[in-house]
Amino acid sequence: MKFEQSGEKSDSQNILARVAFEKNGFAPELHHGVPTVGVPMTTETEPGFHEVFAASGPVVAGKEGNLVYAVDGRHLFCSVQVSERDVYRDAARIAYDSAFELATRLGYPNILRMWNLVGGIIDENADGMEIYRDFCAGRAEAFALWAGRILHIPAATGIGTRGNGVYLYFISGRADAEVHHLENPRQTPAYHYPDSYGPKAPSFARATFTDGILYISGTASIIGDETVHKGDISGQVDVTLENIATLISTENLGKVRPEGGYTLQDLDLIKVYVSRPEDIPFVRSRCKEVFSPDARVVYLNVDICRPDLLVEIEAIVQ
Ligand SMILES: C=C(O[C@@H]1C=C(C(=O)O)C=C[C@H]1O)C(=O)O
Repeated sequence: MKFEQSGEKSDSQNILARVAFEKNGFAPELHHGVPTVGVPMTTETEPGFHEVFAASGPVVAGKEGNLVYAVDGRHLFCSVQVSERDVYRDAARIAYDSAFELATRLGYPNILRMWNLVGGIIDENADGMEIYRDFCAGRAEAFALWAGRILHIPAATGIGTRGNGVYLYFISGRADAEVHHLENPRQTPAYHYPDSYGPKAPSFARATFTDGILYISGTASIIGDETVHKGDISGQVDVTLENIATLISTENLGKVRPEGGYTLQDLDLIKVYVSRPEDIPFVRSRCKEVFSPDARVVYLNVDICRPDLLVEIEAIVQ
């Protein structure tokens, strides 16, 4: 599995799936036989881009109900959209339930990385519950239903969009793939967050390491389970970067990667989510100082899963 980002569509044969980051978004579909989903994440002034998941072998793509997917013998890509609604819990559970059913039936029960793009993430649903909490409840119920058959809880991102409804996509691997899910010693595992953050804790690991690729979950200015440096973008960027540095350090990643850990200079395909547009220039200049000049970095102005979080960063090392 390899990832690429580009400003244009490349119509290569070896594509497992494509995610178009754009202004409006569209439900997953097969586009010239390639699963393609459009996520409403950019603004008028930001250029859109595509993220391409390269295939490791001959691709078979399909559509089942709302699910659009492709397999290549080693990986499954699957995407589903949940349209805007009053309450998301049941629809989120059903979307994940059907995706997990497909993943296990096709023989790819090892979820490696998930993205959950949640419109109105910090707004209230019709019952007065924050939509992120509402969504997390349904997702947690699906993981509980599939415990033991869906093998682990993987690295993930749960972030706002500039549109409505929820866009989900994930990649998963074969049952026998060697997969390590990592936690961060500075942070409470998200699946153990107390219920003050919602009726069911978020279902994700801090990172997944498999097949020489490290997927780093969306990471923010959280120590233990608490947001730190509220209202202070500079403090939040520093803690976010320190959290990632610790997560990928030899002391942590070295437990599962014999060659040891990484540093921030190794990150690539970095997504920097910034909730206040006026903070973007500052965040951009800090990131320039710490990331490699060769790293591909995009900045997206969207809400983050807690109203007090100003910045969040995800990345891949491959
Ligand atoms: C920032 C956090 O969580 C965010 C929400 C996630 C989710 O719900 O899938 C995953 C990672 C982050 O995007 C956090 O809790 O540290």
